[in-house]
Amino acid sequence: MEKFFSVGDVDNLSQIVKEALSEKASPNANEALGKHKMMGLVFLNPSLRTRLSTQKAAMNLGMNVMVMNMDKDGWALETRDGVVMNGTTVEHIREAAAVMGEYCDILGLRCFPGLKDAEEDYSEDLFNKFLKFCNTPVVSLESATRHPLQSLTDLITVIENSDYTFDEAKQQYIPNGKKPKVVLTWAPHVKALPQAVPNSFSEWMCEAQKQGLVDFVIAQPEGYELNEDFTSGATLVYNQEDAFKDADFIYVKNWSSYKDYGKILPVEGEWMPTLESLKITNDAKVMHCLPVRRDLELGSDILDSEKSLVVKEAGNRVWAAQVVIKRILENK
Ligand SMILES: NCCC[C@H](NC(=O)CCC(=O)O)C(=O)O
Ligand SMILES: NC(=O)OP(=O)(O)O
Repeated sequence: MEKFFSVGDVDNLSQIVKEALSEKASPNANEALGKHKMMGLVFLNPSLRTRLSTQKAAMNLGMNVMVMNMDKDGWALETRDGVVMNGTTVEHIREAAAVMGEYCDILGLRCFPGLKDAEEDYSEDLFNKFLKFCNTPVVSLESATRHPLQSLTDLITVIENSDYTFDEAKQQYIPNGKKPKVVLTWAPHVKALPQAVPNSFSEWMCEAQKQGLVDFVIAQPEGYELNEDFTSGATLVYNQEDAFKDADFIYVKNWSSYKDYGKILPVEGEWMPTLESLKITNDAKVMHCLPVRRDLELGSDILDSEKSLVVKEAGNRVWAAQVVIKRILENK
């Protein structure tokens, strides 16, 4: 593995989940792998979970870690080519990425979208330039359109909290009984948020569905349909109640409109899940990537109940990061 950017960087989802759960069972088993190696974590936006879990994962593998908050502590970065830098930007990504690559064996990068121009955000220009110029493997810590460490975590969490047997001959998890029904639902928010988390969750769950692991449904209000490149094979519905029937996992997330790019659209009806709205599910567990706005996006009655998996899910971020870093180290 030379980069970790999307579900396309993993072939067998069952295998990577099994490997992650084996890291979870023995966190320090591979601590010799990263000895004298340096992980650099570069943030252009805030983070709690990604910063701490990736740092912990790298340290479990014996690596040293440096964190750079480019948004606060770095020189203002220029990403465009062919401009005379006589304005506010101080350093070009060509030099900045290359220099960080000199210091680090693996780099992680967090770069959110601007949410102004769909074409620009969906080109993943910043992530791609960083990857090109740093000359070392790069792990996405959430980019403009995807959050793969979160989505791998979410798949680990679904499998860990369901009933599967791992078939050694097929190298596949096989559901014991009915496949879990996983529902991604849009929820309200006061700010325009990126589509990265739902896009990514959707592309991982569509692939998991193809590999026979889950049934996948997305519920969203009119106008909030995600880019179709991420939702191929998913069942799309516009009524949350229909989606929740017999669901085993409810994944709650707000996102801004893709069609009316970056906008918050008027929405009819109640979209914030509560314990009452879960009654028609199959005793569903509730997930969210966090941070979550209580009683705006998700009812605190759910968050404070045993139905919520959000803290366990955040705990699993370590094992997703650890299996990805391990695979990159093994490749080097
Ligand atoms: N890394 C996890 C999610 C990050 C981001 N959430 C946020 O920006 C929340 C901000 C707020 O609630 O004000 C998102 O939705 O993509
Ligand atoms: N879920 C997640 O990525 O959290 P942070 O933004 O705090 O890293």
